[in-house]
Amino acid sequence: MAELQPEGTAGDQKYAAVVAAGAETLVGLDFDGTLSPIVEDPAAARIHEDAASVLIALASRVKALAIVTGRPAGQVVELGGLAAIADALAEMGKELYVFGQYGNERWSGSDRVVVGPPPPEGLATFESALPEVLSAHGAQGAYIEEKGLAVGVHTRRFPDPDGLAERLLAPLTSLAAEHGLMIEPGKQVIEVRAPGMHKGRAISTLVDEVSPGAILFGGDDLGDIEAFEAIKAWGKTTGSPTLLVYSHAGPDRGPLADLADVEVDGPEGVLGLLRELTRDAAAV
Ligand SMILES: O=P(O)(O)OC[C@H]1O[C@H](O[C@H]2O[C@H](CO)[C@@H](O)[C@H](O)[C@H]2O)[C@H](O)[C@@H](O)[C@@H]1O
Repeated sequence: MAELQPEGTAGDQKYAAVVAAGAETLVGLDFDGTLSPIVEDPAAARIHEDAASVLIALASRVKALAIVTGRPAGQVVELGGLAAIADALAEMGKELYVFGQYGNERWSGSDRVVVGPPPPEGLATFESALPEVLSAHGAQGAYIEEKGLAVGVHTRRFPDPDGLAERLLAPLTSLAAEHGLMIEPGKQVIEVRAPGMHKGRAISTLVDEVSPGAILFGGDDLGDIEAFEAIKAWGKTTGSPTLLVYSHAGPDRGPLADLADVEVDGPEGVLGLLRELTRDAAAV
């Protein structure tokens, strides 16, 4: 645990309890910033080159793996090479779950089809009105990520991406509300999507289906807060071990850090922790 916190901290104790739960543990992971290093072009993001081998080895020691992401489920299966990982897990009788678009879409190693709702009413009219609002706030030409059920307005390519994202928050919140939608702020992106779903609900669904004895979840951004909160609440209610891992990349520590039990250095750190868990669980 050298990368984490000094020996004997609450984080170490929580890690040890998850190790002891071993084969009953559900491991949930976010994609961007947690398994995939942050890059300027969202379409250029790829899962870390060591992720497949680490996840496959880990699967032999835990109950199930899940990727819970804001990305469309089909896209993350592609960018993550998740079908091949699911194949390897199936050979050991383990399931890979994918929850995309903050829980609105599902895919699994068993089903291999993306199941999700149609685009929300209001998304098309929101998009028609969007360019005028962007121009009015100096964000004309912002990269718009079309996600099917949502759109992402990315500010990473502007000179002051964080400042611009902050200035766009209020006008995009208002415009989204006018069209029955909500915003989901992230790292130099403001996503606009339907209300009613978040990663915490996806976790509750997973818990109902998997009945884990422990949960480890790793995330890096604001969209992971509800997952962290749902897992904390589940741990408190059931008395089961939980470990919340903050994948820290970039100069700032976001609010997720305050909810986390341990903090690691981006996808490299996440994979390092999962390697340790695999090794330590084997010794139990
Ligand atoms: O829930 P996640 O798996 O973390 O996905 C959240 C959003 O991540 C993506 O955007 C972020 O990563 C991009 C690639 O590294 C980066 O360019 C961008 O600035 C980040 O905000 C993705 O584009 C979104 O669709 C996801 O919802």
